[in-house]
Amino acid sequence: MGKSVNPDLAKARSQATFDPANLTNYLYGGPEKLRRKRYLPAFVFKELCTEMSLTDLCLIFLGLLTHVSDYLGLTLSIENMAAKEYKEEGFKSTDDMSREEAYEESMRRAVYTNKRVLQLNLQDQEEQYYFREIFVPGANPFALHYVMFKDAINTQGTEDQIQKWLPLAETYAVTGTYAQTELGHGTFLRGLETTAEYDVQREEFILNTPTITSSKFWPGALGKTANVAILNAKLITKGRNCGMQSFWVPLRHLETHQPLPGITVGDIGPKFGYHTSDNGFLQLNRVRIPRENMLMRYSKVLQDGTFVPPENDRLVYVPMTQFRFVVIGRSGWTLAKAVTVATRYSAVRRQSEITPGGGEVQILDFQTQQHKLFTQIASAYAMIIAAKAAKDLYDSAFSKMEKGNLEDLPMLHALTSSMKAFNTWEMATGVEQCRMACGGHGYLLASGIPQMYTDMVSACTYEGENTVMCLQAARFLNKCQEAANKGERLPQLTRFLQTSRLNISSSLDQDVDLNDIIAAYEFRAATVISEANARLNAGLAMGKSQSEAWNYASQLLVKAALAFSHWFTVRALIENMRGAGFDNSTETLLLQLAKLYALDGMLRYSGDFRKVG
Ligand SMILES: CCCCC/C=C/C(=O)SCCNC(=O)CCNC(=O)[C@H](O)C(C)(C)COP(=O)(O)OP(=O)(O)OC[C@H]1O[C@@H](n2cnc3c(N)ncnc32)[C@H](O)[C@@H]1OP(=O)(O)O
Ligand SMILES: Cc1cc2nc3c(=O)[nH]c(=O)nc-3n(C[C@H](O)[C@H](O)[C@H](O)COP(=O)(O)OP(=O)(O)OC[C@H]3O[C@@H](n4cnc5c(N)ncnc54)[C@H](O)[C@@H]3O)c2cc1C
Repeated sequence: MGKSVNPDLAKARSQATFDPANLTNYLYGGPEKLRRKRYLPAFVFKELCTEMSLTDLCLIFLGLLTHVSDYLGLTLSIENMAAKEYKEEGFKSTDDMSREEAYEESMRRAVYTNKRVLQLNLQDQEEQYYFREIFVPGANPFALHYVMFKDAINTQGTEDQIQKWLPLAETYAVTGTYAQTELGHGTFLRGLETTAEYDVQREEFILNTPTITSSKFWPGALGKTANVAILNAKLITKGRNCGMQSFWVPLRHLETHQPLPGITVGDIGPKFGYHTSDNGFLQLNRVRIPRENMLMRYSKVLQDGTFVPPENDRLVYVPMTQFRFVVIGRSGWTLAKAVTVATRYSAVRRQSEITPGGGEVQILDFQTQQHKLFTQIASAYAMIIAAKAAKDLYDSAFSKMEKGNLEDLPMLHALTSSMKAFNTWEMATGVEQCRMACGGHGYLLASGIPQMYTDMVSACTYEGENTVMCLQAARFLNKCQEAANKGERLPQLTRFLQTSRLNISSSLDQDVDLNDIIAAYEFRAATVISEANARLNAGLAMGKSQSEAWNYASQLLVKAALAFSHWFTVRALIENMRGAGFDNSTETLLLQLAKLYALDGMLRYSGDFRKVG
């Protein structure tokens, strides 16, 4: 029996001038991917919430037969076991729970989904994410295990180490975290104090957190869940500091889950959000690990303690760069969820009159409400599509890096840093706007929006604090500007610094031309980057040192990175909307949405755009 849909919502949907299925397929990467995305949770919900009748099972298996290779391993006894396991307990909201209870409930669900992912043999990372997100909607205690822990093994480990450790992670024989941040340092990695001193006699590293500020602090899953860490520490061998390296460090006994000798570990306490993630602290008191536990894909320590440096000492940062891409995409999807809730609510909420005596209207009829929501719908599309465009660039650069060609690493670092800052800040503002658009009911946890905000807003901090990430991107942009000033050849992504001109053909009384919009954002970015460079050089001309001049220009440098990201996003949105092969009505609508996004951006940053004419 289908659920009855609110008549106002049904009416609003019936007025669509396009087929939503076209858009949904596009956003999820095609009908097949969408089908699987919808199938997996439905499949498991079926086993959770209803008696598995034979007919049901046949239908499910008939449906699944199209993926027979994926599911044949499934056996009925597993279904019954899983259904039994959940039927009694079912799903409980964590909103009314204590932190301990909420963590336990999330852990219960996460362990369940981990088992099911293995039983269903779900290999695709995206499908795994969809599947888990349904069952563990908040912060998943295994989040670090799924992404950064496994990514660090894959990108920093040798082939032998990957062969040895990855199967342990894939089968949950170990549960991992990525422990880098310390109480005293999160941003400034060269300031990390944890040491890994090589003992050549015993061919071991001695790990130590010598001061209270060197305690590892913040890593997810460190508080309770993880029994192994990929831990970043300052390598000292033959009396020399060889910089930050990564190590496989057992933390807790695999059977008893008790901390191992020399390990003091625990939870850092309540947070603004992420209540079901056990972020923790770790102190190491001269803990010994074998030499083989250093991840040696790029840098090595030989038996005699000789340090073999990496070809590029930034390669140890690759796990962060990789996860920044994940954050860029998730920001768009988080805003998409929030604006979906707010838009549906605005279709069913009737409040106040437009025409006196005309009766209360759907709040979606107020232009102010439309502005609040439509700009966020446009922003969600822009962020999701820009994230896809950035990922395409990443994939092509990463495949070159895997063959040893590191030329794109600086561009990749700049793109991930600036887009991670831009998307998370835009998402934070947008989700909060959606919450407020729902009035008091948006302030209820039951609306779902507050948790989206309190969980995801931390992405403005983790994986590189946003301001710092903008300054990192500005290093690259400023270098490109200097090269442009000398007429040198630039990387493809920043060639606009040399070519951008303001020859806008649109006039204010015409419908604006999309190419003019891209040109305007390109020219604005080029102008802001050039201004930041000029401010830096003015600082130098005043006799400031390079670092003092950098600090003197830093506000403009941050702006330059954000203007660059804004241009990248607008260009990706328009070019992808034009090239996606939609039917006319859908394409017309999407290009309208792209214009709304771009023109709203010009209004919000009208100072920049007025200044560049
Ligand atoms: C489900 C979600 C759970 C949440 C999970 C969260 C996990 C975490 O938060 S993990 C911890 C994340 N921490 C960070 O991101 C730390 C941020 N800080 C840094 O990355 C670095 O300290 C720095 C980049 C801000 C500064 O590093 P530093 O060594 O001081 O480098 P310089 O600024 O002097 O630049 C040197 C040179 O290296 C280039 N570079 C820096 N980082 C990278 C990188 N990741 N990839 C490639 N290249 C990098 C930088 O561009 C400079 O190059 P040049 O300009 O050519 O000199
Ligand atoms: C929910 C959450 C989960 C996390 N999970 C993990 C994890 O799993 N593993 C892990 O290792 N870490 C984790 N972290 C830690 C996170 O990576 C750090 O908090 C982050 O890198 C910022 O560092 P910090 O906290 O030291 O802030 P700081 O760098 O001290 O920032 C404080 C202020 O100083 C400013 N600032 C700092 N440096 C500069 C500069 N050079 N120029 C201008 N301004 C500057 C910043 O802009 C900011 O305004 C997590 C954090 C959170 C909130």
